[in-house]
Amino acid sequence: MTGSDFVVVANRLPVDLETLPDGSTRWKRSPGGLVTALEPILRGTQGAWVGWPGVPDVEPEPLIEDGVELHSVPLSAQEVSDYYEGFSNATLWPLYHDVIVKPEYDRKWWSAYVEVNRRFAEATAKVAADRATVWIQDYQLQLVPKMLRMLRPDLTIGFFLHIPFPPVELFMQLPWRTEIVEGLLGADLIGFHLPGGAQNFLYLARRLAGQSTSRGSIGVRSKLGVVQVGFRTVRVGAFPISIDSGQLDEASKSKSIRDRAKQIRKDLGSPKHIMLGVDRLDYTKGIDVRLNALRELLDEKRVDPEETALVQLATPSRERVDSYVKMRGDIEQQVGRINGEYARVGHPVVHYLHRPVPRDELIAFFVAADVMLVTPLRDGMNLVAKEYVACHSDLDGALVLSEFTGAAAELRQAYLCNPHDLDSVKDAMMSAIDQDRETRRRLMRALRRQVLTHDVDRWAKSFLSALGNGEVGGSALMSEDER
Ligand SMILES: O=P(O)(O)OC[C@H]1O[C@H](O[C@H]2O[C@H](CO)[C@@H](O)[C@H](O)[C@H]2O)[C@H](O)[C@@H](O)[C@@H]1O
Ligand SMILES: Nc1ccn([C@@H]2O[C@H](COP(=O)(O)OP(=O)(O)O)[C@@H](O)[C@H]2O)c(=O)n1
Repeated sequence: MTGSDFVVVANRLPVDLETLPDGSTRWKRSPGGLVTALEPILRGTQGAWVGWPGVPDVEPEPLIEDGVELHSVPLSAQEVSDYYEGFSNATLWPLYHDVIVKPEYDRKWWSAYVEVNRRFAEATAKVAADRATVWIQDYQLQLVPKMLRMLRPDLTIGFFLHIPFPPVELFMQLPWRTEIVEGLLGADLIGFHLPGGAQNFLYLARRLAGQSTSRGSIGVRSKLGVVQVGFRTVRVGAFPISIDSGQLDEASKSKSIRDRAKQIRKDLGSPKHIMLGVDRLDYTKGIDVRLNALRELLDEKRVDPEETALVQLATPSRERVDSYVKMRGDIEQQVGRINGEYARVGHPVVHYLHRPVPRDELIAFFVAADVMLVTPLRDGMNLVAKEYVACHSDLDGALVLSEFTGAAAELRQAYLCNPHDLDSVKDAMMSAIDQDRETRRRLMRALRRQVLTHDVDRWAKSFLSALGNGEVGGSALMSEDER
C-alpha cells in the first residue's frame, strides 16, 4: 500500500478555498490557532493533511503545498449547518467553554456529526500508508479515533483537543456523552493542553465507558495517565501548545516591521499608550470584558482619552451561528458608545477592524502595542498571548492575561486578571500601563524565556514521541467500582 506515513486530520485544511468576484478561486490561510500551530510542524515533512476546504459543496483535487499533500473532505451546505455550525459550534463549543452561552442539543445535528466524522475516518483510511502515524485534531472529530481504528487497526492514532475539556458536571449534560468518550478511546494517546482536562477525561473513562484507569496525578509533558481498553492501553496527557516563537522573534525585528509599527503609532495620533486586542470575534474571548473595563476607566478618569488608543482586530468567525451574530452587535454597540462619549473628530479611542489582517501587519501591531489585552472568559490556550511576547525583544510591552486561558498556566509573569471581576481587569490594565520601566522589562524578560524555550516544535515533539514510544508514567489502574 502507498500513502503518507504521517497524516494530520483536522476539521479545516490550513487553507480555505475563496471564490473571487470574477468567479475564479484561490486558496487563503484559514483562521485560528490550530492552523497557526500545525502549519509549521507539517511544512516540509512530506506528510498529508486531511480537512474541509472551508466552503460547502466543493471537492478540490488533492494539492501539494510546501511538500504537504492536502486532501479535501467535502461538506454539503446542510452539513456545514448541522455538523459545523450546529453540533461543533452551538453544542460542543459552548459546552466545553463553561456554558458561556447555552449549548443546544439537537438530534439532527448529532446525526450529521456522526456522518461527517465517518467521512473523515474513511478519507484518512485511504490516505494513510501501512502502519502510518495519524494525528487527529480537536472537538469537531472526536468520533474519528474509534472509527478509524475499526477501518485501519494497523495505524498509530493520536488525538489532541485544542479547547478545554470541561468539568465532569458540565460534560454530563451531553446526551451523547458515552459515544464521545468511547470515540476518543479509539486513540493510542489523547492530549489536552492542561493536566486538569486530562484528569476530567480519565474520570469519565471510568464512569461512562466503565474502563480501568490509572490513579496518579498527571504532569505537564510527563506522568501520563492510562486507560485499559480491552487489550489496548490508551494514554492520556497534558501537552500545552505553542507557537513558532523563533520565527516570530526574527520577523518582529526586521526593519520593515519596525518601520510599519512606527507608522501605526503615528496613524493612531502618537498616543502615549497603545492597547491591543487580537481575536476571532468569539464570545469566549472576552472582548466585551475589556471594552467594559476601558469604559469604566475612562468614566473614572483613570485613563485619559487624549493619551490612549485601543486597537481591536477581530477576525470574522462562525458568522451564521446565532450567538455570534448577537455578540457582534453587542460589541459594535460598545465600541460606538465609547467613541460616542470620548472620541474627538478624527481621533477615536477605540479602533475596531472586523476583517482578517495580513500576517506581517499583525506582527507590526504586536510590536507597536504597549499593552496587550487577552481577556477570555475561557480559552484552551490562546496563542495570541504568546505571539505578543515573542514580538517584544525590546522588553517594552506588558501582557494583561485572563486566568481562564491555558496560557496563564505558563505565563505567570503577565498581569493576570479574573475576567468575571471587572475591578480585577481594570487593576491589571492600570498596572500594565503604570508599572515602572524596570519592572516591565523584568516581567517581559521572564515571559520571553518561557515562550522562546517552549515553542510549537517542542509541543509536537513531546506529543509525537509519547505517541511513538508508548512512554507511560501512570500508576496502578483503578476501575469505576474501586472509586
Ligand atoms: O475553524 P474555526 O471554526 O474558524 O475556528 C478557528 C479555530 O478555533 C479554535 O482554536 C483553538 O486552538 C488554539 C490552538 O490550540 C488554541 O490556542 C485556542 O485556545 C483554541 O480556541 C478551534 O479549537 C480550532 O479547531 C479552530 O480551527
Ligand atoms: N485578526 C486576527 C486575529 C487572530 N489571528 C491569528 O489567529 C490565531 C488565534 O489563535 P488563538 O489560539 O489565540 O485563538 P483561536 O482563534 O484559535 O481560538 C493566532 O495565531 C492569531 O495571530 C490573526 O491572524 N488575525
